[in-house]
Amino acid sequence: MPAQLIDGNALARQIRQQVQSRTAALQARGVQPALHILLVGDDPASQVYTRHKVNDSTETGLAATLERLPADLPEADLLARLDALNRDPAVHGILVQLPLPPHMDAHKVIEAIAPAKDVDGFHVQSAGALMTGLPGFWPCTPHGCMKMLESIGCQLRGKNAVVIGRSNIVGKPMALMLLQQDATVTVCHSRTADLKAHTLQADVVVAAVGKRNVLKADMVKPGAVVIDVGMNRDEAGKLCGDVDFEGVRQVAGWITPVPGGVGPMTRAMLLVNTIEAAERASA
Ligand SMILES: Nc1nc(=O)c2c([nH]1)NC[C@@H]1CN(c3ccc(C(=O)N[C@@H](CCC(=O)O)C(=O)O)cc3)C=[N+]21
Repeated sequence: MPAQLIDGNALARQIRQQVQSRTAALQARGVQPALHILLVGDDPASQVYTRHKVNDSTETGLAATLERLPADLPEADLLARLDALNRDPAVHGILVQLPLPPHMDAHKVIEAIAPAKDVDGFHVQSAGALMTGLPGFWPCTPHGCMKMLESIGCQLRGKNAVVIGRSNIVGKPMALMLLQQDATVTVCHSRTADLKAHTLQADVVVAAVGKRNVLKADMVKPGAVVIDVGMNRDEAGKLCGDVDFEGVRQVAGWITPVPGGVGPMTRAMLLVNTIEAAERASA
């Protein structure tokens, strides 16, 4: 029996409805929740992604501003712009779309965002809050993956979870979130000696590498939950994940599709963080 699909579009729609009612409640108190997106340069994919984020926001009643800045903007000017947005009480969430042009230091730019407005959850203070269990913004992609696990009633306590990938924005925070739910977590990566030996033991696998076919059917324990964070293109130019979907779905118990899986959930969690930021600021 093939795996059941975890429908990211449907779950994201539910989450957007929840955000919409929280937005309405704030508006009734005279607060208009607002997200400010900075897009530096004209990377075509970034233009598409940021347009999606603005549309999602306005659909839920959040005010979203997309500010486009030239690719050759001096880094100091971007930092000054962030300083002004940090001080602006009408702005609750700030997102600097990545990647930034090569002359900018992304770390430095992210650290210039006020942690209270860091709706991406990329600031070192946000990362530290996640690690220690203090309140703070969680990165949208791994948070969306946790919501997907929750939606199927996946009990993580005592389960083996394998995260493939160790990036600061997905792999590492994902491992911490799974650990917080009492899973036994293994983080695998490009230098892992025997990936298959690990994934075959896993009740939950999260693939977040950015490379096709990292996880194949013979690497998956029957009935496992497989979350595919990958966002790649195949030779036909079609969007695909890190998981060999057709193969793995014959073995897994649950699987997320690409597109229509983690991607829409990432965007939904950005809205959740933004309404949360607005609620905290006006509490
Ligand atoms: N500061 C910052 N924050 C980000 O969160 C961020 C970023 N920079 N830079 C780029 C990546 C990429 N990312 C995606 C989110 C959703 C989809 C998504 O919704 N994908 C759809 C398909 C969209 C399509 O058709 O191209 C899906 O999977 O169904 C894709 C990519 C957020 N990122």
